[in-house]
This record gives sequence, C-alpha cells and structure tokens, in this order.
Amino acid sequence: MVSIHVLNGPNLNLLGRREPDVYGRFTLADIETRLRARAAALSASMGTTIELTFAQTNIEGELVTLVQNAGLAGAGVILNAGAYTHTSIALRDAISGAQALAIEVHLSNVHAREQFRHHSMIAAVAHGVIAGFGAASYDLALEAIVPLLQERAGTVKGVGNH
Ligand SMILES: O=C1C[C@@](O)(C(=O)O)C[C@@H](O)[C@@H]1O
Repeated sequence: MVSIHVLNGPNLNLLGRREPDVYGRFTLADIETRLRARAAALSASMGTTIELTFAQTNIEGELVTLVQNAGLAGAGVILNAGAYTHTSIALRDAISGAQALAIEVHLSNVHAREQFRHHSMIAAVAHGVIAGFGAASYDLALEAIVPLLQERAGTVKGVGNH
C-alpha cells in the first residue's frame, strides 16, 4: 500500500472560476475525482493499493502542518503550494524536516509567467517539479510518485533516477 497526500495551498479552492485562461476550468473537486479514478487504475496496473488524502488550505502554517504530518507518516506528497511556492521558507523546512517525499506541481507553466513565479522556495527539497499541464500535472505527479514510494518501501527496486 502506498499513501499519498495531495496538498493544495492558497486560492486553489477557487479553481474553476479563478483566471480560467491560466488555470483551466476544472475545479479542485474535479481534480480530486479524476485523480481518484487514475489512482484506482494505477493500483490495478502497478499491483499496489494507492490511498489518496486530499486537503486544501489558504493558511501557510496549516500547509506546513499538513506537509509535516504527511512526511512523518511516510506518505508521499503531491504539493501545489500556490503562491507560497515562491515565498515560504517554512514550507521548504517542513519538507526537509519531515523528510517528505514531495513532488511540486503547478497547473500553469510558472516559468512562462511573471518573473516572481520563476523562483521556487521548495523545488530544491522536492524530488521533482511538474508544471504547465493543467489538471494533468497532478496525474503526472501521481504516476511519478507511486514507483518512488514503492521503491522507498522496498517493494520494487531501481525505478528512481537518483
Ligand atoms: O496559486 C498559484 C497557482 C500555481 O501554483 C499553479 O498551479 O500554476 C502557480 C502559482 O504561481 C500561483 O500563485
């Protein structure tokens, strides 16, 4: 069994109505529904049970606690930290402090946007970064993190690139 926490930061509760040209028309609930379907299919094809937990908060400290809890429980983290990506040393410290295996995701291609979105405080402590694929960024992160968690749990070998 692998456990994955899908954590979303500020303003992602507004998806669907928030700048749809940038972020698309999917709501966060839509993203959860499609990710759960993807997880069920992946569970069957990868021979494991994928347990998904979803959370969203607009509050930095709550996001820090969610990341800590996931990491300390040995769960993987798919993290869209929203604007805190670009500002939060506390979030970076939570990932490294709790030794969370985290993938940073963004719906938009942050590198094609304003300069202030080009820098991530958390990328250096994330396993990797996926940006620019809309709701599919979460799907790609799920596909990437499952074998990493299996490898870490010792159930399969040699799938990571590090
Ligand atoms: O809130 C967000 C959403 C975002 O993380 C994305 O998913 O594209 C990109 C961030 O720069 C922005 O502040």
